Amino acid sequence: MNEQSDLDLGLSLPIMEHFYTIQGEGRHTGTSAYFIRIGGCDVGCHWCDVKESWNPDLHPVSSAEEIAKMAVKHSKTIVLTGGEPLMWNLSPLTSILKELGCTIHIETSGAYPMSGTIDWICLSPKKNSLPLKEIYEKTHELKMIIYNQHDFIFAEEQAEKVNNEALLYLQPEWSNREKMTPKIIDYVMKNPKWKISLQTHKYLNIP
Ligand SMILES: C[S@@+](CC[C@H](N)C(=O)[O-])C[C@H]1O[C@@H](n2cnc3c(N)ncnc32)[C@H](O)[C@@H]1O
Ligand SMILES: Nc1nc2[nH]cc(C(=O)O)c2c(=O)[nH]1
Ligand code: SF4
Ligand SMILES: [Mg+2]
Repeated sequence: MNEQSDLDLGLSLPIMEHFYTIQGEGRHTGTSAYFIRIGGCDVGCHWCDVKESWNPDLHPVSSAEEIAKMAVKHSKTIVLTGGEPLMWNLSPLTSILKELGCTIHIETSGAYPMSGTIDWICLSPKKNSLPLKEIYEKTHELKMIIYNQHDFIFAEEQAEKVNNEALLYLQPEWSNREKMTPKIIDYVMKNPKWKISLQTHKYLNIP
């Protein structure tokens, strides 16, 4: 089979980078995990901290089996991120990872259909390209990025859509953190259903 059909089937994926680190954000902050960053995203957040991931053609293609075998050498907790990982069919990769005994987390905007077997869904909705309806029911944590004042309104709108069990996080957009972090602290104290999430890996200078 050719490379394009393997990509279409999710038998291979464009991998921007993969690394063993500590989850820096959200509910699993502080937990060691192997990150697989899949290239390709067309959501276009102006403050995205991995714009290099956007063009999938710039990233080498690896087979799902190769990626999975390499990842489990380091950790049984895997974080799939990107780019937008749901642009790809994640069934082959996640089924191999599950056979190898892994717990699989995903970081997603929810703008593309769910695929694969995922144990923990971190949904981070974007105004440019709203999540598809199906993901709100399945979300474990909602992580809203706060860049400006209007983002608090958007966060509340998205919180209305997720299931009642979902944990709710507000995370300062990194370049505007000095301005927005105090506002988030104030907001969380007034609205205790929310928690603050910081990009702790950036403070720790780790990947
Ligand atoms: C780079 S994205 C990749 C996964 C997916 N495309 C998404 O946006 O959820 C990983 C996480 O980083 C967040 N993020 C991206 N740029 C950020 C920034 N400048 N400041 C804070 N969080 C950011 C995203 O909202 C998402 O929760
Ligand atoms: N340490 C660490 N934690 C993270 N949590 C989400 C990340 C991501 O870019 O998806 C990320 C990341 O890039 N590094
Ligand atoms: S959806 Fe995620 S990867 Fe895509 S531009 Fe936005 S933050 Fe970056
Ligand atoms: Mg990141």
